[in-house]
Order: sequence, then structure tokens, then C-alpha cells
Amino acid sequence: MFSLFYGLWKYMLSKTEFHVLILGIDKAGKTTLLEKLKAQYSNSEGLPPDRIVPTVGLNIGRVEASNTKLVFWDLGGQPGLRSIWEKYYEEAHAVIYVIDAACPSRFEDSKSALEKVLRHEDLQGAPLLVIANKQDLDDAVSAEELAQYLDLKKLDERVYTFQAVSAIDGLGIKESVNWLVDSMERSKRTDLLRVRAGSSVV
Ligand SMILES: Nc1nc2c(ncn2[C@@H]2O[C@H](COP(=O)(O)OP(=O)(O)OP(=O)(O)O)[C@@H](O)[C@H]2O)c(=O)[nH]1
Ligand SMILES: [Mg+2]
Repeated sequence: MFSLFYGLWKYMLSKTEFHVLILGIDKAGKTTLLEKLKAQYSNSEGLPPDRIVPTVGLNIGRVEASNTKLVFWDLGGQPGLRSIWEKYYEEAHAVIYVIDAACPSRFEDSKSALEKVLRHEDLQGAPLLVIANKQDLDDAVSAEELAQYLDLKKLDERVYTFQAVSAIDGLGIKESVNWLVDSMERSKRTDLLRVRAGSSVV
């Protein structure tokens, strides 16, 4: 009996499309990360880093990983564009928050923007993956050092992790995606979004 329900649950999850928001301040490396993700998980080549320009609208990346469909939404991080982020919160299953780990002078800006994201009620219970990006640079701090620096409060009930990544050479991307898929599959928020999507079908 248990295996029947487990099989059904796995089947439903395989039909679920997970929406993952990629946030972070400008130049953190969000779009570079998205393009690397696409290159690693789909047949698309992904834009080379030298062709990526600052994001003004929305970049979307669709990939399949661990038998699930993932849709990534990458938004611009310039100060004037951050007010757009919240329009996407309600529909997001999880958040990736990207930080340039080699640029300590911008940690404070990153931290306050992240705290604002976490305070928003539309993102309640969404798993959070904080990425310490640009690990290919010598002066990048580790994921642990970044976590200590950010010293985020009120994370106790939220599922979260810090991951060292290089969006240029791909370090840490597989681990990031595995963690995200696993966390979203277990998340109560996923059930909530599924119920809401079902009840809106007339
Ligand atoms: N060395 C190194 N550079 C990176 C990495 N990721 C991104 N960059 C560089 O950082 C700069 C900004 O990258 P983007 O991907 O455009 O940053 P973004 O967060 O999308 O910026 P906005 O769209 O303005 O919010 C570019 O020059 C990238 O080549 C990385 O892992 N290592
Ligand atoms: Mg961008």
C-alpha cells in the first residue's frame, strides 16, 4: 500500500513544474549562472559570458533534472529593478540568491536586499539556496565565511543552504540543482502551490 502511494506521489512530482527565482544584486552573476545551468542540463549551448549584458527584463531558462521540470526566472538586480522581484514571489517554489563572493564591499547591499526578500510573506516557506559565486577568483570567500558574514536572522524555520559556485567554470552547479530539487520535493510550499493551481482550474 505504501509503495502504491509513494509511486503516485513520485508520479505527481514528475508532472510538477518547479519555478525557481534567481535573485541577487547587480553583477552578482545571476545570468551567467542561468546560462551555465542551461549548458549543463539541456542541449542548448548557453550564451558565452562575454555576450551577457546587465538584465533589464526577465530571462527564462527551462531544464530537466532528476526527472523534474525546472523553470528558472532570472531578474535584474540593479537598485531600480529590485522592486519588480516581488511580482514573482507568489508563484515561486524556491529562491536562489546569488552573491559575488569576491566583492566584500557589496556584501552589505546584498545582505539587506536578501533580508527584504526573506521578510516578504509571499515567499513564506520557500527553500533558499544562497550561492557564494565567483569561486574561480582568488579572493572569493568560502560559502561558510559568507554565511558567517551575512549572519541571517529568522532563518530557523526556512530550509536553506549556502553553496560555493563558479558560474564561469560550473563548480557547484550540480550540487545546487540536486539540493533544490530535493528541497522543493519535500517542501510544504510545493503542496500549497499545487493545491492553489488545482483550485484555479475551472
Ligand atoms: N570570475 C567570474 N566572473 C563571473 C562569474 N559569474 C559572473 N561573472 C561576471 O560578473 C559580471 C556580471 O555577471 P552577470 O551574470 O551579468 O550578473 P547579473 O547578476 O546577472 O547582473 P544584473 O543582470 O545586472 O543583475 C560579468 O562580467 C560576468 O562575466 C563567476 O563565477 N566568476
Ligand atoms: Mg543578469
